[in-house]
Amino acid sequence: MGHGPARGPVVKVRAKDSKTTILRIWGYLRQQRLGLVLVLISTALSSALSLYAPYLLGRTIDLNIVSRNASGLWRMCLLLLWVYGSSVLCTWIQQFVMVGVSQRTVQTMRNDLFVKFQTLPLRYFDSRTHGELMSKTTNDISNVSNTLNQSVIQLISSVFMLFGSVAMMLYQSLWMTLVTIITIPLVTISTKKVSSYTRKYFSLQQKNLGDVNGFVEETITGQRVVKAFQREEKALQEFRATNNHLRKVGIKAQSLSGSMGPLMNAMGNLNFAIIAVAGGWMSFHHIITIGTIVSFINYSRQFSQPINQLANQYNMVQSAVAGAERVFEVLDETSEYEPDTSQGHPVSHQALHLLGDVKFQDVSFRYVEGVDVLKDVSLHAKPGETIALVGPTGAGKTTVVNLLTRFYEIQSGAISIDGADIRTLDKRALRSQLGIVLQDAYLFSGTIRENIRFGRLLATDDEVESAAKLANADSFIRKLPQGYDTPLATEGANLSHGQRQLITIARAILADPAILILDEATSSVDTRTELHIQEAMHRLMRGRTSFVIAHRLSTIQNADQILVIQGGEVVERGTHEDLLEKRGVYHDLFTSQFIRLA
Ligand SMILES: Nc1ncnc2c1ncn2[C@@H]1O[C@H](COP(=O)(O)OP(=O)(O)OP(=O)(O)O)[C@@H](O)[C@H]1O
Repeated sequence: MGHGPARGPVVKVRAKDSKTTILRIWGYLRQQRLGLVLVLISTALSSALSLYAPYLLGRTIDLNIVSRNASGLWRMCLLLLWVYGSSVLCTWIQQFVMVGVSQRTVQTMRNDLFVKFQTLPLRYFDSRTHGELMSKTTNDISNVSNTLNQSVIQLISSVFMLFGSVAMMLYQSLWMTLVTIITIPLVTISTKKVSSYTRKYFSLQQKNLGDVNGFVEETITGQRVVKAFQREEKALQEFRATNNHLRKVGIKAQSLSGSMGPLMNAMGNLNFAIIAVAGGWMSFHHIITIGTIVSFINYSRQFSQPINQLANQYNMVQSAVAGAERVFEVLDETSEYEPDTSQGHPVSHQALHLLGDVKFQDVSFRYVEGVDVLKDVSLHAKPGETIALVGPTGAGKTTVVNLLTRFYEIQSGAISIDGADIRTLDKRALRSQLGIVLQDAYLFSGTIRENIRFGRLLATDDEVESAAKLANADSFIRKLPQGYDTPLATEGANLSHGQRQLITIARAILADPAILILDEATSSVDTRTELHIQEAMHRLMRGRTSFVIAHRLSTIQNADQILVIQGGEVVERGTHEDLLEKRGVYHDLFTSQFIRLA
């Protein structure tokens, strides 16, 4: 097995349309105006206090230390303590409020995204990997949340600090201001150089991390296959190589970004030295005081920090905007129906009570342009009839039922139920009348009771249990240590294949649909379970129009009509006896394949 496409947090650093995306993020943020105003006020206050402190320090040195005024010194020290203390408090408030703002914002985004996923047509999921969609709900959204948490405050405070420190420096000395900012171009150029390299390696690191994640996900999901084919060693080798790549790139990225700190320190010290020498000279010539030198040393730090931060934050914001853009792309997809915003309460749709008279008239369909999957398929199922669909693999049997459920829309012809074109029916109302039991019985994590109740959410415990009885599932469920409240592992892995089938049958019985779609399991179960399943299926089918993708002889023999599908066309139709007599495709299929099931 190869390790398919990277499924991890592959960061596309640039957004396509940053402006629109930022405006949309703003749309979410705006819902929390009060929090944002609080953040703005506390950031402004903490910046103002931080800007005032160095000035106060300079004044303390000049008025109290140089002039040896001890009593004034104490007062100034207390004032300084108050200024620093209040600035810390404001910073804490701004962080605290912003965490709430950003978490609420991404909660709403995550919610919108999940609601959207529920309303997107199946076609959307066909062309995307699970990893890609997962990455949107996890990586992309956490990227937005981190950026909102850190960058928004830092951006605001950097702007305040930058302009504030220049103003405070100019207020004290024009010449010293010029001396302080003289090293800035040097700092900016070197940071830019280093960070352009760092970004490249960080991007590579993200991509490699995606490879590692994708590989691990695939190997864990495919554990059975890996073990069955004894590919553990091969998987390990591939993993080692991918992991190795990640280490190499990781070391480069981390050590480059690690060198940024010392470099900045060196620049800062150079700046201090220049200020000290130039300040000392000016103080010697009585142009400025010693206190001013001290306050400039502080301002130089407050001034250069925001410049570096602005550059860093810009990159972070860029990658978050790109993440948000990917989320918005999903939100802009066309839904099958309007999202259910009722927050978990069942929504009433136009009620539909069908008899189950189903007609296909010259239905043609293709999943992708140019490849016809169904060609002019016509059929008529009267209420209560069983239609068996048989044919070789890939013939189009599943596609017939995919169209009836409107998982996909037909391109030509018409499908009607009780005389009404299904395109005119509300999709959810239509699906509420269709019961589906699929071959790969899908169970959710949760208890057995919850899984059966999935068929009708408002069913009582008694109704759930009588559905299970009809489905022949009750006796095995009761033998489990926790009975109906037994929790199921992922996809019901702690049940046998046959047991999973019985639970999905119970689910369909509870839903009580007018029309049934059954995809019979091909995998063999023991004879007793087989009999149980057959009996349950027959009870389920009684009185309902049933479409069965048939693999079992019993279903086929009892079916009112058998449709033999080959290459997307109905090549033969009739009852079992009719078709055997005909000695055509069905006869061949039956004698070669199905006879073994008898
Ligand atoms: N989502 C899809 N996108 C593109 N092509 C698809 C899709 N689903 C099915 N197909 C193609 O349509 C054709 C019919 O598939 P379908 O699943 O209806 O066959 P089937 O008769 O049910 O086969 P099987 O018995 O193996 O389940 C196949 O060639 C398949 O490759």
